Amino acid sequence: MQAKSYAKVNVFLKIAGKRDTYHELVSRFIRVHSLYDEFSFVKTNRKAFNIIGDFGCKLESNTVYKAYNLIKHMKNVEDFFQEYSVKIDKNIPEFAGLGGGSSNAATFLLMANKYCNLGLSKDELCDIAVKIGADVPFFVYEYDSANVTGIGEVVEIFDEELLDIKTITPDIKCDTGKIFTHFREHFYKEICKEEKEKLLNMKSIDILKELNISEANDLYEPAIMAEPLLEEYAKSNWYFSGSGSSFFTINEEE
Ligand SMILES: C[C@@](CO)(OP(=O)(O)O)[C@H](O)COP(=O)(O)OP(=O)(O)OC[C@H]1O[C@@H](n2ccc(N)nc2=O)[C@H](O)[C@@H]1O
Ligand SMILES: Nc1ncnc2c1ncn2[C@@H]1O[C@H](COP(=O)(O)OP(=O)(O)O)[C@@H](O)[C@H]1O
Repeated sequence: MQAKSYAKVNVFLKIAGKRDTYHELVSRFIRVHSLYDEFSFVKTNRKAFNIIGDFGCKLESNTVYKAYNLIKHMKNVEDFFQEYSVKIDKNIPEFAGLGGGSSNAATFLLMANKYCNLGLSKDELCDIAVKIGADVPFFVYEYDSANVTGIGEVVEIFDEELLDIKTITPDIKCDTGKIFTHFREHFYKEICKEEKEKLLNMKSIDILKELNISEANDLYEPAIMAEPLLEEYAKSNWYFSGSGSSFFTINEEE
């Protein structure tokens, strides 16, 4: 009972409008095949739900615990997790814009669905996923590349070749809420319909050839305002993922 829980990067991330205290996104998410947490269910008979691993948060805040609470009333889930613990060997840095916590929640839902025979469809899992976090639905669908809109709940597969992504994560923690506040107060703009249609239909590789780091991600400049030291990492042909702090580039074959 093992699985890989992959990281993601946002090839582009544009804001389309406001929804209550949140912002609607238009984004291309791609999975990073070279960066993943190793996930397994291991027999421990702890008699209580338990996660083994190193996290920067308490059990109650763990996305996997939140996912468990949403499904524990189903079938044999509670009994199963008295017998088995969730073990996560973390490789994806936290607070990094790589979606590690979201990916873990999705992997947990997918594995629980399989090993507890819950019989939930992807759409049913997605209904649970949105309650945990904005990026969880993307990981539930297990697409290598997808257009993601709304707050993150609309996920449409994008058919393209897999890119070889390299990431670096400065030792700077980016607070997503603070970065959105800077965006709203100092940089607010909305993507126009034509630009949205154009980006959603372009291959990731072409988007990255056409746009620079600021053009590709509306949260980059607000992130620099919040964490000025980030700018030292902004090299040519490197891009910014989510609300940071990770940068990424593509290893292109010659
Ligand atoms: C913007 C993305 C793109 O991938 O950034 P990363 O987390 O990957 O860096 C995500 O959708 C982030 O989603 P997530 O990380 O779940 O955000 P949350 O913790 O729910 O949000 C923290 C705070 O950021 C603001 N927020 C978040 C998402 C959003 N679409 N609009 C917002 O305005 C809200 O003020 C919210 O209270
Ligand atoms: N299973 C988990 N793995 C990593 N971070 C988690 C997890 N559960 C909760 N978190 C918390 O989620 C926040 C960061 O989320 P994460 O998805 O790792 O990064 P980001 O949102 O920057 O992409 C941190 O507050 C972290 O402590």
